[in-house]
Amino acid sequence: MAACTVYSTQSLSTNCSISTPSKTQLSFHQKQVVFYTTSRRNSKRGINSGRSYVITCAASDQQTVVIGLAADSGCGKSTFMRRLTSVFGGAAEPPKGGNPDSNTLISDTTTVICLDDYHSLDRTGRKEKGVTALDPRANDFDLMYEQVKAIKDGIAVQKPIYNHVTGLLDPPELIKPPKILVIEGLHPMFDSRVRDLLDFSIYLDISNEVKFAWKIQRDMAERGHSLESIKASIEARKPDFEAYIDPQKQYADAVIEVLPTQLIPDDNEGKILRVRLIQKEGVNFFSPVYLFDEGSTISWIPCGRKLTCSYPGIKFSYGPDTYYGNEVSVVEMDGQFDRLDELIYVESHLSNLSTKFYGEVTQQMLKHADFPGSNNGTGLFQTIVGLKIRDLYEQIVATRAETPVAAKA
Ligand SMILES: Nc1ncnc2c1ncn2[C@@H]1O[C@H](COP(=O)(O)OP(=O)(O)OP(=O)(O)O)[C@@H](O)[C@H]1O
Ligand SMILES: O=C(CO)[C@H](O)[C@H](O)COP(=O)(O)O
Repeated sequence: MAACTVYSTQSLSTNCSISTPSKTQLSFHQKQVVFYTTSRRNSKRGINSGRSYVITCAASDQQTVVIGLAADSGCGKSTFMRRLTSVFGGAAEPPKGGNPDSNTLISDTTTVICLDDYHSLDRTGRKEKGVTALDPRANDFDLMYEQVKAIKDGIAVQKPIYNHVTGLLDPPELIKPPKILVIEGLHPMFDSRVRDLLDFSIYLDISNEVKFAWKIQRDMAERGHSLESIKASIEARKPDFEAYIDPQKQYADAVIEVLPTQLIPDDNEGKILRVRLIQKEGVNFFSPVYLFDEGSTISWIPCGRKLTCSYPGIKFSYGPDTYYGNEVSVVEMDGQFDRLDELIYVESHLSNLSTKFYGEVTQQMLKHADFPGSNNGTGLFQTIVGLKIRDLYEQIVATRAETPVAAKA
């Protein structure tokens, strides 16, 4: 993109740097502009009128915090996003007056963009080339990187829209830098340049058995697909899922792994879930949640006088582990709650939750009792990760406030 030329008589702001222009430095995304100055104050600083300079300014004092959420389609990303947005308060809505098929959701604090918008091939194009949407060749990672970087630097972008209704690429929409940008979709951690922009990353790892059960529930009941077509679509995606999507979990700071229960031998109904929250150690601004005693290995059955459990009950586990060569802490919940208000008993035994008041996890869960997974570990751990992201954001902002921007000019 071409650099813009600015004619101004204003003095330079202190959080801008100035250098002799060179063509390679001119980049709109870095907010570098050619600047002609006539200001006296600038002349005193050695900046002469009539000559051109390159000015690099931080677009705002507040840099956007970027969160990545990766998962296959139909694995609960939208549900997770609704829980996360709710932690910050306020409703998330598509951009006002924009494309009704926009995939973007904006709230006061967060903007969630769907990485499907970076499909470089539309539905017909993919069919012609014989590639799935999961294949990197069907996605524009250069543009994804440029635009996420620009937003992180405080610069608005015109982001493309992939229209899931028509299967076409629609005209772009304006995305302004929010406090928190969530990039959700198939590939937030695939490209190392994009990955490096993430302040925190999450992978929703839904086992094949559970994914199948959820897909049937949604695509048969809500979308009128046949059982055979659902099976065929899952099978067709599998090779690319395993090649390009699944490997991203090794980079995630938190993984929510969803497996069939171990409380019922040979269960094949897929209704009771064993959910593991795998938390990487040593991540900036993130201290893993633990049960009872940090670093110990613990198994806990909370059912009894304080927690009502029907068959097959509930079992929690906690302990240190390694995951793709990284040290992690894992909290696990197998089973489901009968009474959500009793969750406070479990909450009171978990530490490092980053809640703002006693019972906040329970309150959030009760608020969204109708969301899928509210009676099991998926809802519980999604809520906890939402609170950890709020905490991470607040820590990053506080750290920046303590570090004054150095005047570079
Ligand atoms: N925790 C859960 N427990 C049970 N079912 C769930 C859970 N999360 C999601 N589902 C089921 O999976 C479906 C898809 O969920 P959701 O829309 O959140 O996923 P998604 O990843 O955003 O999907 P897509 O990418 O296809 O839009 C839901 O309609 C629901 O049937
Ligand atoms: O894996 C997906 C991510 O959501 C979709 O299948 C992909 O975006 C293609 O979308 P559509 O099926 O609407 O053409």
